[in-house]
Amino acid sequence: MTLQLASCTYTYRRRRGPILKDLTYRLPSGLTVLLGPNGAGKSTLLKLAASVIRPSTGRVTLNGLPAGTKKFREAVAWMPQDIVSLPSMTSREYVAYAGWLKGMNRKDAWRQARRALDRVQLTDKANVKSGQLSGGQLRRVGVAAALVHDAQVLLLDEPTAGMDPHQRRVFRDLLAGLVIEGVQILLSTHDVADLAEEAHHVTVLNAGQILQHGTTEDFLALTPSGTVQGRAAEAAYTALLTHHGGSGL
Ligand SMILES: Nc1ncnc2c1ncn2[C@@H]1O[C@H](COP(=O)(O)OP(=O)(O)OP(=O)(O)O)[C@@H](O)[C@H]1O
Repeated sequence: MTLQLASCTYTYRRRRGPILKDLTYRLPSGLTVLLGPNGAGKSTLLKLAASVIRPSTGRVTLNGLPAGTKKFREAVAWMPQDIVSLPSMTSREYVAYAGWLKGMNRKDAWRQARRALDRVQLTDKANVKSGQLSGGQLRRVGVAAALVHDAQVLLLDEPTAGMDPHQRRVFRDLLAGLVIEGVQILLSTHDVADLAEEAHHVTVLNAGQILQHGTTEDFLALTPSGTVQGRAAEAAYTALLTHHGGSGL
């Protein structure tokens, strides 16, 4: 799958300047981590890639198909930063509802919801009301909702925010399993140390422009010499932003 943004500019209404400026980006295979300071435009990039918003100028395509088409929407799933909580729905109802919103019929949505919950290892929570889940479990339900229609590209906006270390581990294993199944993932995070080292690619956005995009090895090569072991990703990120006048961590 080739998800591509070509020369995309995006300006929010009632804002003077564009948030993303003439941005060209092609999502690599595997897991890509999207880093950048607050307000860099990460969520905006993910929303554009998900076809939730349209670029002011430029094009978003998947294998050459324009964003917004049925095929595009079936193949690409987006999980927003703030998952809508529907507390009175069970996890399975929640996921099935997401499938139905994506155009599946009720029967398929209901059947696929169980499969999606299996994939995120929440089978035992299928009949639990989503309002009774922990934040981390709710995010996994969010991923199941994104997977219910067998999306091949997953766009996750800060999915690990607020997770405890164990939930993070479970979540990382989940993502690794999806990558093995061939799902392409773009994930924004502020947890540089937590994820950058197991991603295949790292993209760093600053002030609406791509500062760095390449393999994780390319990214870690930016680590200043003398960095304490285990702090390489954080140090590389800080060095990159400091060099470009960004606001850092
Ligand atoms: N609906 C909106 N209307 C106007 N401005 C917006 C809107 N949404 C976001 N912005 C602005 O666009 C800029 C980029 O926001 P965005 O959410 O894409 O950044 P981000 O990198 O995801 O930030 P964070 O790490 O804080 O989540 C910010 O300055 C933000 O205030």
